[in-house]
Parts: sequence; structure tokens; C-alpha cells
Amino acid sequence: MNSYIAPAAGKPHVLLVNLGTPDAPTPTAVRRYLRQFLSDERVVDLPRWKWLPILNLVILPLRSGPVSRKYREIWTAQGSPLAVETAALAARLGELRPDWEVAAAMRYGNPDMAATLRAWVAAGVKDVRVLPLYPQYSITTVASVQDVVDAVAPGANVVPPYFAHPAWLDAVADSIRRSWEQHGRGEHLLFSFHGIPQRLADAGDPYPEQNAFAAAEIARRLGLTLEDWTLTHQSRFGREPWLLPDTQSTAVQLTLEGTRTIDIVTPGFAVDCLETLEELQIGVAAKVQAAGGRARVIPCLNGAPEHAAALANWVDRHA
Ligand SMILES: C=CC1=C(C)c2cc3[nH]c(cc4nc(cc5[nH]c(cc1n2)c(C)c5CCC(=O)O)C(CCC(=O)O)=C4C)c(C)c3C=C
Ligand SMILES: [Fe+2]
Ligand SMILES: [Fe+2]
Repeated sequence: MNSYIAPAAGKPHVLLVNLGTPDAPTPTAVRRYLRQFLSDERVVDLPRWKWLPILNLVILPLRSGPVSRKYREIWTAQGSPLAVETAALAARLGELRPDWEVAAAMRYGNPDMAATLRAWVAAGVKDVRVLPLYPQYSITTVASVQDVVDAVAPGANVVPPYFAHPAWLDAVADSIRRSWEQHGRGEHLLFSFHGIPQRLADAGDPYPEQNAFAAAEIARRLGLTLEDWTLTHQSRFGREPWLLPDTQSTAVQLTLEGTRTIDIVTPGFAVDCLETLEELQIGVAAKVQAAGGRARVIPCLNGAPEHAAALANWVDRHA
């Protein structure tokens, strides 16, 4: 025996988990992705006998084609923005913390979080930390990641939501300031968060309060008054009432009332994705322009060094 080499299994293993995205911007790949995503009872909590026929006979046949065309509009040479940016963030975190093994995975689609966790458990890794890339808790997102962890790596540590972490709040506020310096400051700032059904909020999902806290803390860091900003929700799905007010209606209403320039920031999304790049940057911006105004979407933190540093610090605190 010569020199001793510490086994890789001895390092803390940190898994960043994002929602997931299709493997290709095609109807077939989108269908496969939506089937897995929308079959999750945490996401759609209707009785299976009622939901699965609707999903398979109505939603998937009608939605896969049109949604694949939306993905096509934002697809990059490296792949889906959500996958590319999540991998970039994981790489940045790995550079920052060479003492950790860092990987990126998805709740739905690839790379599959369950497969990564099973491989780590099989390799004898003792210290596994899972960081869901959702700043705010929702049963529809974080509880679903927890389900997979409970099933395949029950000894792993799931790091709590970071919506109140000062370093993260500072990083988002700084990104808004930087956008203002580069492009000028809009007359109004919208904090746009992905929606959930109002019914889940009424039943106690803490998501709305965590969004409100984060938006108010970021606004405070920017010295904004209550007239300067509005919290809105986007990406409504299905027919039941979702959280209000809606991002697009609010942006158009503000424009019609005379606001000429609107900035939109999305502190519920760790990285840019279909919902920020297509729904907001393409869709909402066009509606605002048609109403005679201008909306600018501020990029997510993505692989920014301050983002990786804030998350590293948060993971450390919850070891
Ligand atoms: C009942 C349906 C849905 C709930 C509840 C929901 C909650 C939720 N979603 C995110 C983050 C993202 N969602 C994204 C896409 C997306 N979301 C839904 C449905 C629900 N989301 C669908 C059907 C889709 C796919 C696109 C479409 O068919 O319209 C994405 C982007 C994925 C990408 O590939 O870029 C993100 C991110 C959160 C944070 C959340 C609850 C808090
Ligand atoms: Fe969603
Ligand atoms: Fe959407």
C-alpha cells in the first residue's frame, strides 16, 4: 500500500433538483414529459380514475403539439434552457466547493433524480444533501421531490426552502439593480411567480406567504414603496381558480392605465425556462407592446456566482 486516496464516497454529495423539461422540442418528447409530470398526484390531486382519462384522452393529445412549438422557440444548441442553466449552476457550485460532489438532476425527465440518488446510495455515500431548486415551498413541487427522496434515499438530507436567506435575497435585488443600470429602470416592477390552485393555498400550502415575504424583502432592499411594485402569478393550468392577480392581465392593465415601462422579475424560478422565456419574454411582452407599452423581463440568477455562493452557504447551514 502506498498513498491513501480518500474515497469519493466520503465527500458530501449535493444534488440540485429542478422540475424537469422535455428531452427534445418535439410532440413525442413533450408528451412523454407531460405524462410523467402531470401524472404526479402532488401536481394534480384529483382522484386517479377521474384525472388519468382526462390526461390521456384530452390533455396530452391536445397539448403536446402546441407546447412543443413553444419549446422550439426557446430551444438552444445545448438543449432546453432549464436543463442547460441548471447544469451551469451545478458546475458553478462544484467550482466553488471542490470538497463537494455536486450534480444536477430533475424531478421529471432527465437526468433522473431517482437514478442519481440510487447510484450514490449504492456507492456507499453517507452524506447526501438534496437541494430542491425552488426558493419557496409548495406541496406541488418540494413535497414531490421529498417523495422521491423518501422512496430511494431515505437517509438523505433535503435542504429547506431558501426564500428568506439574506444572501439569496441580496443576489436577486442586485440582479434587478444591474438590469436597471444596463437598460434603464421601468416605471413599475412586477414580481411574477408561478401560480398554484387557490384551493391548495386555502388548504394551507405556505407558498403564497413565502412569495409575499420574498417580494417584500427584495422590494425593501431596492428602496421601493408599495406603489412601485406588484406581486402577480403566471402559468395558470386548467379550469379551477388559481392564485391572483395574473401577470399578463396586470401588465396589460397597468399599460392601459398609462404605465409606459414595466420590469418583470421572477424570484420563484432559479433558472430561466419555458415560463420565463416563452410565456413572459415572448408572450406577455407582446401583449404589453400591443397595448402601447414596454415590458422587460429580468433574467433569473441562473449560473451567476452570487447565486451559487448563496446556495452553497444555505446548504452548509443545513448540513
Ligand atoms: C397543475 C399543474 C401545475 C402546477 C400545480 C404547477 C406548479 C408549479 N410549476 C412550477 C415551475 C415550472 N413549471 C413549468 C412548466 C409547466 N408547469 C405545468 C403545470 C403546473 N405547474 C405544466 C403543464 C408545464 C409545462 C408547460 C406547459 O404544458 O404549459 C416550468 C418550466 C419547465 C421547462 O421545461 O422549462 C417550471 C420551471 C412551480 C415553481 C410550481 C409551483 C410552485
Ligand atoms: Fe409549472
Ligand atoms: Fe406555461
